Formats: sequence, structure tokens, C-alpha cells
Amino acid sequence: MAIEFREVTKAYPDGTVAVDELSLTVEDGTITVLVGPSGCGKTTSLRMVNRMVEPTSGTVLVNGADVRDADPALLRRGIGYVIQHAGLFPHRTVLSNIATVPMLSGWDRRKALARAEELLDTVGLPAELGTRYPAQLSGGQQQRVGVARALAADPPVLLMDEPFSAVDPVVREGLQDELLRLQSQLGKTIVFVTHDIDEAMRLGDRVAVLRVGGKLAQYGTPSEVLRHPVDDFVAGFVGRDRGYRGLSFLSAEDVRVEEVPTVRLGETGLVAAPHWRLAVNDRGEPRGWLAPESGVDGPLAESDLLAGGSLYRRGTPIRGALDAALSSPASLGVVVDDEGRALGVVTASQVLDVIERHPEGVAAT
Ligand SMILES: Nc1ncnc2c1ncn2[C@@H]1O[C@H](COP(=O)(O)OP(=O)(O)OP(=O)(O)O)[C@@H](O)[C@H]1O
Repeated sequence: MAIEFREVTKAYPDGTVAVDELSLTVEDGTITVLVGPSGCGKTTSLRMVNRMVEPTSGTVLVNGADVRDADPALLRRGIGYVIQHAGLFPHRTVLSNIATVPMLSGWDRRKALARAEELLDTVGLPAELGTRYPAQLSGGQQQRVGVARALAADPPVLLMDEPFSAVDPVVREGLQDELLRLQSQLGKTIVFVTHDIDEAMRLGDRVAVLRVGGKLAQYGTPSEVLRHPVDDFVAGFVGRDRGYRGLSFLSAEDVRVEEVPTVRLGETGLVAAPHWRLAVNDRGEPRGWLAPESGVDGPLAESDLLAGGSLYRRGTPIRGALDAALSSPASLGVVVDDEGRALGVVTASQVLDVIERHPEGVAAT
């Protein structure tokens, strides 16, 4: 379900122009991130989608229909909304929080609670947490409950306003991963607000950079915005650590995956060999490395192996390939397919070669 802003302006009664002639289309089934400095109109833009704020002029369309023609309460049931600190009802249990919208939509209680239990699992929380109250959860858990609640009525659209800003960076990364995982299953149309450019680049299929005064500075894929900022403001805003970020977006298609000698867990009669061998299990998943010059008498067990480094999943940003090569005891990064089966290896120098051939992706500012 696409969302379109057509020349949307919002001036608050005191004269503040929060959003100035915003035009952009959020494509169906994608994550679009609104990013920019404090006060640039991100929240105002988001709230005009579910009519918590009404535009002064211009039109917001959801699935081709002007939101002004929709009943606000009904409109909001089809649009999940997640905010910072999760905004949970403190005197309701976790399950009852998640079941709120289905109950409002007239589901019977049992069905709504069953759906809530299912969603707890979807967002990666154990079932026991269902009977707790929000204050008995960590910040990261509360945010997950907030996401579950927003997903409860299975709305095609999700609005997320700085949902992960109140948690520490490690938890935050976990939540971002979780959102990407969920999105790969659910394919919602998501508008996500953040002031953090890293988060924007990580999550967005497209990124809209806003400047103070509510003007759209640039709208494009993360890689377009990063490689070709339209002006000094955008360049400055995305510029920090640009070299390293560029690495995230270079495609790793050019990295040649080399074959590697493998051995299987449980295999017997392994005589010493002069090179590293990758050990895999019956499903072909990498389990670790057998060092050069080591042979094994009995069946090959995990205890005979050196732990492997990080794995690089084919098709993901090249930074992961470099991490895999640098963290591997054999200095060979293991490449896996979507099922986690070993495909081969890459070396750090191969990865660095690709990066050198594409200097625009990593140009430092
Ligand atoms: N109800 C209001 N009345 C008057 N001005 C407002 C109101 N709400 C927001 N503003 C102003 O509109 C501008 C945009 O605010 P908005 O909250 O949309 O920005 P933001 O980009 O989300 O900021 P932040 O990242 O700080 O949350 C700001 O100058 C803000 O002070």
C-alpha cells in the first residue's frame, strides 16, 4: 500500500512551518526512513499520514485515497504506530497491550489474546513475558512489545517514530535486525523516523533527508544519498564516517568465491594435510576449521576444530565479507547461502581489491 505526499505543507498556528511543500512517494512494501536534524518536521510528516496532524495544504494519499476522506479512528486501525518508549499502557499486561487494537476492532477476547501470544513469538519474546506489566520489562523488550502491538491487527502500513532511540546501541542493533527480519517476512509499507543517519542507512530501502524548515533535501536509496549527496547540507549530514559506511553498500558480487577443502563432522581416518580445511556438518553448514598439519584418529568432532570467524551471507553488503575474512583463523572468510550452507571462501585481499576498483563507494569526505 503506497503512501504519497503531494505538496504537503504544515504551518502550526504560531506560524512555525514544520513541513514545507513535501512531495514524495513511499512505495508499497518498502521501508522509507525520514531523517534529519531535530525540528526538521519528521514527526509532523509522519503524523499527517494517520491524521494525528492535519496538513495546512496539500494532500496525503494512502493506497491512492485522500486520508481526509477517511474516518480517523478507522484509518488508524489500518495503520500501526510505534513510538519511542513504546507508549505501552502501564496498567495492562503485555498480552493485553498487544491485543488492544484487535479488541477495538471487535475480535473476541480469546482470539485477540491468541493472536497476541503468536505476536510475542514473532517479535522474539518468550511467552512467559505475556503476563507481566510493561514496567517489568527491559527497554528493548518494551520496544518489541510496541512493535507487536502495532502489528496486531496486521495493518498494511506501519509508522515508526524514533522507536529505538531510547535503548542502548547494542540492544538497538538487535531491534534493527529484528525489524529487517520481520519486514522480510511481512512486507509492510513502513515509514520510519530517526535523527540517526546510521539507522536510516541500515533500515531504509529509501531515505528522505529533511532540513530544518521542513524541506526535503534529498530522497533516494541509501547508496545514492551516500555516494551522490545533492548539496553541502546532505553531504555534511551523511558525511561522518562515510568511508566505512560506503563499504556497507558496495555490492560484493564481484568478489570471487573460491573453493575450499572441506571435511565432514563424523568423518574418520583424517590424515594430516598442509592446508586449512573447513569442517561442515551433514547439512553443509560450516562448524569450524581443522588446522594445517592436524590429523584426527577417531571421528571428527567439534572439539578437534578451531572456531570459525563470522560468516558472510552471499548477496549482503561487502563489509560482512571483509569481517568474515579478518575474523577467520584461516584468514579465509566463509561464504554461505541463504540456508547457511558453505559455498566457499574469500580472502581479505580479494575483498580489498573490489573496494579499490570501486573507490567512489568508499571515498572519504
Ligand atoms: N504543536 C505544535 N505547535 C507549534 N509548533 C510545533 C508543534 N509541533 C511541532 N512544532 C514545531 O514544528 C517543527 C517540526 O517539529 P517536528 O516534531 O515535526 O520535528 P522533528 O523533526 O520530528 O523533530 P525531533 O527530531 O526533535 O523530534 C519544530 O520547529 C517544532 O517546534
